[in-house]
Amino acid sequence: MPTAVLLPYWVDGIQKLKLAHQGPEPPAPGYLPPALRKDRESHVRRCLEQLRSKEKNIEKYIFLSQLKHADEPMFYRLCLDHMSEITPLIYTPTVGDACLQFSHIYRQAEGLFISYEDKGNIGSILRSWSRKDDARISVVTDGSRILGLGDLGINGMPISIGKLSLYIAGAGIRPHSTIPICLDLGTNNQKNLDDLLYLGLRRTRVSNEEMTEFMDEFMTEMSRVFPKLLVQFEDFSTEHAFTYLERYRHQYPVFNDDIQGTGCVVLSGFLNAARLSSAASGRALSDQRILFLGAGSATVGVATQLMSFFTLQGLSVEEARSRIWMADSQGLVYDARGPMAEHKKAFSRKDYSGPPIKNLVDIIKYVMPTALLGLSTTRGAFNQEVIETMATLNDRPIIFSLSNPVSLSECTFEEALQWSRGSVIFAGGSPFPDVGYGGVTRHAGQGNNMYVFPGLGLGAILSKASTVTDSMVETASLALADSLTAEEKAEDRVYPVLTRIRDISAQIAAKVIRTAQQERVDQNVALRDINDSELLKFVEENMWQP
Ligand SMILES: NC(=O)C1=CN([C@@H]2O[C@H](COP(=O)(O)OP(=O)(O)OC[C@H]3O[C@@H](n4cnc5c(N)ncnc54)[C@H](OP(=O)(O)O)[C@@H]3O)[C@@H](O)[C@H]2O)C=CC1
Ligand SMILES: CC(=O)C(=O)O
Ligand SMILES: [Mg+2]
Repeated sequence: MPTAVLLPYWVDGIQKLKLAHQGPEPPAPGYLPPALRKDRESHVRRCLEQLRSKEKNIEKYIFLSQLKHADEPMFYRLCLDHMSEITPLIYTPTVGDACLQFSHIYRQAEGLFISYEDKGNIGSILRSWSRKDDARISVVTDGSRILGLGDLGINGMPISIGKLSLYIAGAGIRPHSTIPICLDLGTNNQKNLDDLLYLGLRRTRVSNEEMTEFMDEFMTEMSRVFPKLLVQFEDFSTEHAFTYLERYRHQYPVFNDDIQGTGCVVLSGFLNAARLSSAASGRALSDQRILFLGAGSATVGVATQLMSFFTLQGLSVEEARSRIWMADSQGLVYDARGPMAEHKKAFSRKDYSGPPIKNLVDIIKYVMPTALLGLSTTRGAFNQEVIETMATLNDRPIIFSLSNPVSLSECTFEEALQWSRGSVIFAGGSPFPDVGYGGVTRHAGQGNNMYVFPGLGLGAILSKASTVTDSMVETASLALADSLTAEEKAEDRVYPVLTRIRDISAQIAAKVIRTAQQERVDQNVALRDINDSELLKFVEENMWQP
């Protein structure tokens, strides 16, 4: 079966991409073995068998990458039909290993690499992309904070590729509308610099001023070359994540997945978890006390989203803020502790001025949280004592271990269940297997922004939104929270089952479009005149099917 692929070629030393067909032009039946000419279904089984024959997940990742290049519809067919099996292989946790090993397992061109040496010439690199008119969504990373793995430099490219595969599988974005981009602004990771096979620039990261000049040129050229493009910033280091979101969000359709996407997905899971915990304690939602371990970009994104939600419920900004505490690598974050990074200041406590509280159990005893959310990149931070303390304070403690990949999660689902004697309401950033406890199968929710960015992106693209507003992000969160079925609620789930992602993305997209209309950032004004069921149908009909 022929497939369109992008092949690299070079003009005057500049890499360009051309659309080529892999394999013969149709019909050319002679190129296909007889059984395959009539029966494509058996080939699904063949591909699955080959996939499952690989022992290591990284081998499965490589197999799937090559399948995507050779036979894209088959790759997405597998993704859709075997979502729970494939997602952890193309996304977290395996994508973490793929990033760590990218320069060693690299086989073929995919996506665009734009390096600091291209400064002054970024437009011509972008114009070399052969499907300019089709471009609708790009995931852009600079590789500086890949998952919790730190600065991986150009090895961060698989994150952009993996996120876009989920846009395609999860929301039916057309494959040729996506552009994975990795910016190479150097790396401060000595391991990369010492690695003879490292594929990026062999230099340390450029200064902030140099980076901002580069980013300004990049964003200007992106909007010129791809006027219909939505940009998702991914895995930029903390300060840059905030800086560039703020710098461009009012000018271009752009959002930051780690700040806004994570805020959106965690608010959603938290609302469902709070409903379950209040069934046991009778505690009102507005009386929840939330402690974060980690005070970086993801935590601030979630805290901001929670605050905004609490104010919609009638709390004042100060009352909403008072429900939130943060602890970082130095312990409880509070003003009297001394100077701190700008992004922490809004949530730094003003009502404590004693000596630093560094130990997490001591912080818990001081804060008395109902919910403990981990975005700290610290495996084992939620140890037995931490979870037992949470379980002593709460009939049903909410514990979300959200750091990625699994090797960095604060605790596993099984640990949380055992140490809380089954009372925990749990979500992880990466997938955790079901656990049998007390004769019942318990399911871990996956509190990962992959539940929302496909639908949010699809809604922004179909409404032709000129910017992505806070209300559009909040709408996506509430739509996800509302999407649980009666059966999922009965099973204590805080997120829907992953196999429903397409339905969920359609619902999220339709609601995001309505919000874009209310905020008058939609440029596809024809959609204003159709009713809700017609809008949902329009969204579903626009989803690409493999
Ligand atoms: N589930 C999901 O959807 C998402 C998960 N994540 C995950 O969240 C994690 C954090 O991401 P992000 O916020 O962007 O990263 P940042 O680098 O911005 O923040 C990391 C935070 O963790 C803190 N930290 C590090 N070590 C410890 C420790 N031992 N004890 C307490 N705090 C510690 C740091 O403290 P300090 O400030 O003192 O340095 C910092 O505040 C990553 O693993 C990432 O993969 C991110 C986005 C989405
Ligand atoms: C999920 C995600 O975006 C992260 O871990 O960075
Ligand atoms: Mg991320």
